[in-house]
Amino acid sequence: MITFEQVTKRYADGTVAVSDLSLEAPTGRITVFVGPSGCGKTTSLRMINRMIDASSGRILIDDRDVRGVDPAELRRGIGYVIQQAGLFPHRRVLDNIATVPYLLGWDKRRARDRAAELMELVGLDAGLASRYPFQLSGGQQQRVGVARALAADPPILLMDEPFSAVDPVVRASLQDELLRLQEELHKTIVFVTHDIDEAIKLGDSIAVLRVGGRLAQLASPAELLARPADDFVAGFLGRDRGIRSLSFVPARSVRLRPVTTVSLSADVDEARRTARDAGEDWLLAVGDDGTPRGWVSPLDLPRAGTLAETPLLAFGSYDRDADSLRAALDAALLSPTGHAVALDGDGAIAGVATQRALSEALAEAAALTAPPPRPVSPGLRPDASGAHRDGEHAGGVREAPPGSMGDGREASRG
Ligand SMILES: Nc1ncnc2c1ncn2[C@@H]1O[C@H](COP(=O)(O)OP(=O)(O)OP(=O)(O)O)[C@@H](O)[C@H]1O
Repeated sequence: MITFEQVTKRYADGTVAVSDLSLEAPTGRITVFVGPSGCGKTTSLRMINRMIDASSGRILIDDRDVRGVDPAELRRGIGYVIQQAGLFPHRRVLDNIATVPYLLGWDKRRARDRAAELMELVGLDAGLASRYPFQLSGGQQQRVGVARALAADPPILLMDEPFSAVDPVVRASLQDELLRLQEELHKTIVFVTHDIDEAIKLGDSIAVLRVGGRLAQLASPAELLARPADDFVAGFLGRDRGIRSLSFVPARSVRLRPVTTVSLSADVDEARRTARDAGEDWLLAVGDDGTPRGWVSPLDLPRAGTLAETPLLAFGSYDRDADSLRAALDAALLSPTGHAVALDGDGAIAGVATQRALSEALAEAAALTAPPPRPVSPGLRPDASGAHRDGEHAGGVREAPPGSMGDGREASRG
């Protein structure tokens, strides 16, 4: 575990970059430092590996004060990834990745074998090994940066805005890769970003800092969205907090009902009969493998032909075990029936979530996350004009009782 104990950093010109910061970054977890520009994120990160020394307070790694450790030795156990990867331009990819093993005195063969293994781990094609960094895309360079940081298998990884310089699509895939890697490697990661969505996606816990390096809140993503400590945190989290919170509510809570299916190879008369016998307004057309292909309204079917020849209506589906309530809601919105098709882990149809079942699940989720009602004196009773419109975080949120919407981890990070 990495522990900050009342850490302050005052630069030579008097700038207080970090002020009395106390927090813990647990072992094997991703802790994200997030906050506006200049709030001291990078300074805080670099004090862990002693690129910057604290002016006062202590930083401990597993109870060992970093100031008592030789910086070179300290950094051997700490991988470091920065924006735009910071690769050595004159070294080929494989040698960039093998940098630390070379420094540790590994023989060339072993270091290169390790580098090749890491290229595979971070999803880099082996054919890129002999290229120079300028011959790679931004996303590939970042992967090399991550591989290089992992080369000596350090227990700690410090990542400073590592994915900021790439486009949103590449960025999302790098984030997914990091989460996949972390499931395998269980590193203690401290990750700096100014992007709250990235923090929510990646963090097991999130430290929101305000300018001056003061801790505004340390919480799990779900807790942060549900109960921001104050107006600064709420403002930093931005809009749609309620909807975003649903990413942390497992879709398992949604009641399912069976759905009447019809094969794509059925003809339209059979489909009409099936709907009539089942008393259904909608049928779900399925392929030979039983997977959903689209909704069918018996009233809109042509006179003749099979369903395979008939245009089907769009459907939305979600994984009932792995996805969140947000994903289930999204699936319902994508379908003209308003029903979300629930699939099990093998892609087989488990049932459908109707709008009613979804609204029941939403009500349950809201009961877990909503602040308690404030007693309102008769003279202050809010009127119908919306006196409480801005009451979203006017006192109530701060006073909310502890509670949990789930396990604090997004049900599905896809
Ligand atoms: N060497 C330095 N000397 C004086 N002030 C510094 C120095 N390095 C950083 N600062 C100041 O310390 C404060 C915190 O800087 P830091 O880089 O830690 O912030 P940050 O949150 O990482 O910012 P950004 O998101 O913009 O990268 C800023 O006001 C910055 O100007």
